[in-house]
Amino acid sequence: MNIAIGCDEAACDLKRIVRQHLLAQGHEVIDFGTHDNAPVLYPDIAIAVAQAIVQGRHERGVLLCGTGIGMAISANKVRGIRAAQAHDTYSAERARRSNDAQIVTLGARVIGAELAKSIVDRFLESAFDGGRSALKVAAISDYERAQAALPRAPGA
Ligand SMILES: O=C(CO)[C@H](O)[C@H](O)COP(=O)(O)O
Repeated sequence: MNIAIGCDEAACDLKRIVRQHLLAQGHEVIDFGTHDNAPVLYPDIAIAVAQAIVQGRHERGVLLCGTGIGMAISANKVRGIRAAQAHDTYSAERARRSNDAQIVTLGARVIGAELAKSIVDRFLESAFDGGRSALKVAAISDYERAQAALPRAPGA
């Protein structure tokens, strides 16, 4: 699979471990940074990865920050992206099967490396169920399309 990965400075070490894990499995991994402890704005990384995915350049994304929350919030601002923070394997699986999420986000200050690897594995090996879930995911897309057609709200 072709996977985009990105992190902020809080999660560089965990990103390196997850990236190596994915490469060892034969995945193609494109690294959007950051690469060291110098502070960055996590939305810059999240949005770059999310845009690359909606443009069809990568099949899945893995985003890491301190909690996984900022990365999820930011990535979900990109129209068409469903990013899910998951800190357990069941949620990672449901993020794919129920929500058709393209991106999983992880918190390097919340979970350890072994759990992170298991979460990413489960996310990547799970497929969208469609069926009853498709209607719900379509409702999210419908809302996004309707919002895009509206004039921008003051201050937004
Ligand atoms: O976890 C994060 C965002 O969700 C980031 O890693 C970040 O370090 C949080 O930093 P701050 O508290 O300074 O906004």
